[in-house]
This record gives sequence, C-alpha cells and structure tokens, in this order.
Amino acid sequence: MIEFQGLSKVYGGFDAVKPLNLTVKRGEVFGFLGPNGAGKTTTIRMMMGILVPSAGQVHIDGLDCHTEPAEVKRRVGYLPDTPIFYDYLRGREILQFVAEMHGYSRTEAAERGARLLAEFGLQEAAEDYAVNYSLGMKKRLGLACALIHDPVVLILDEPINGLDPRASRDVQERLLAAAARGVTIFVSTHLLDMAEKLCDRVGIIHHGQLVATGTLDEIRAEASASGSLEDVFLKITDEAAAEPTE
Ligand SMILES: Nc1ncnc2c1ncn2[C@@H]1O[C@H](COP(=O)(O)OP(=O)(O)OP(=O)(O)O)[C@@H](O)[C@H]1O
Repeated sequence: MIEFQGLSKVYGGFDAVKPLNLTVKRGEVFGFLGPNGAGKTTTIRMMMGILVPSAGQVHIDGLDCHTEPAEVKRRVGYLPDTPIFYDYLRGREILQFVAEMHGYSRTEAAERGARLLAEFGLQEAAEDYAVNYSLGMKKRLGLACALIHDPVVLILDEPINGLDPRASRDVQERLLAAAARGVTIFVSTHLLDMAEKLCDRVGIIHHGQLVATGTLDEIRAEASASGSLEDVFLKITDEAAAEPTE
C-alpha cells in the first residue's frame, strides 16, 4: 500500500533522510519511530507532497506522492505534527470546509462533520472557535478532518505528542478503531509505549537512516535485547550512532 524506493532528502549538504526502502502492507499499522531530528517529519512531508524528494520516490496505492499529490490526498488522511486551523472558524465550520474541499455537497459535508464531531466528543465545542480549543481538542479535530473523506490510509505525525494521559488514550482508541476497519496507518512517534500498543510493525529511523524494521519481537531478537521497547530502541540507536558513516 505504501512503497518507498530510495526516497531521500538532502538540505544543503545535510542528509535529513538517507535513501529509504520500505513497504507497508494494506491494513497494517506501521510505527515510524525515532528520536528528535531523526527525519520522521521530513519523510511524512514527502509522502504528502509538501516537500520535494532529493532522490527516489514514494507511492501510495500505486500513486506517486510527488507527481500525483491530489490523487494521493483523495485516499489519504493526514494529521500534521502541529495541526493548524483558521482560528476564527468554529469546529463545525472547519469540518464543513474540509469536507467541501473533498468535493462533498453542503448537506453531505454537514452530515459528515456532525457525525465526526459526535464521534470525537467535540459536539459541545462545535460552535467554539478553534483558537480556543485545547491541544487535545485540536488533535481530535485534526483527526476528524483527516477521516472526513473515509481515507484508506492514515498518515499521522506524532498524534499524541503533548497530550495528557486521558486525551492520549482517547486518540489511541480512535486509531485502533480505524485500524479495525482496515485502514492502513503510518504513524510517526518517539513515544514507545504507543508503538507497543498500536503497531503491527515498526521501523526505527536514526540520523535519517532506517536502522531496523520488523515486528517488535523481531526487532528485539535482532538487537539481542530483552525487556522493554525502550531498552531495544536505546540499544539500536546507540549501535547506529557508533557505526562509522561513509
Ligand atoms: N528546512 C530545513 N533545513 C535544514 N535542515 C532541516 C530542515 N528541516 C529539517 N531539518 C533537519 O533535518 C533533520 C530531520 O528533521 P525532522 O523534522 O524530519 O525530524 P523528526 O524526526 O521529525 O524530529 P522531531 O521529532 O524533532 O520533529 C533535523 O536534523 C532537522 O534539523
């Protein structure tokens, strides 16, 4: 469903994402794990057609994310790391706007918006301006926007970063529900317990390089580490940092 072929990004002389080769299968929840500055957001922005790759390609459902971004957006729901809304639109109006941008009629957009506001516990805030929403509410509104057109793929950049435990659990439950409906999910995070709860498979990216891929058990075995994902993650990223670079 998602196919990376030598995708890379160079800023000046700095390799932010080194040639990335990876396949994410249909229906999979794939965790893209890495510390700050590893290259997660840069990779996701290339998937969304926001950044131009320096080399290589990424395809979603057979479509090239760089040359066919509009078609890709029809199939994909995207939650940016910091969702930004028009501050002086109300929650309801934002969903209405996003739905109409996806081509739904005014009536259908209103119906879809109302359904998602209810599903995401935002009914009571529907008439409030987004500028007054808490971070947790903004992430939920962002997810509602991402889901409004029934996408087959969700691409989420740090969806629970900065949320309190209740808001974080809430978002994770909604993601599990989407996964249960068969949505393919590509989620970046540096929060390892979320990866343990949600992901079928993970990839660990460090200094722009994918240093391990597999199920958590496979990665533990490969790293010859037992214990928590945190232990495995620290071991793998320490080893990658110690390896000489060309
Ligand atoms: N426009 C830019 N120009 C130069 N360097 C950049 C630019 N954008 C990002 N970088 C660098 O590229 C690297 C990867 O950044 P990126 O934002 O993709 O990391 P990340 O894994 O998403 O980290 P975080 O969790 O901190 O957001 C970082 O070292 C960052 O400083």
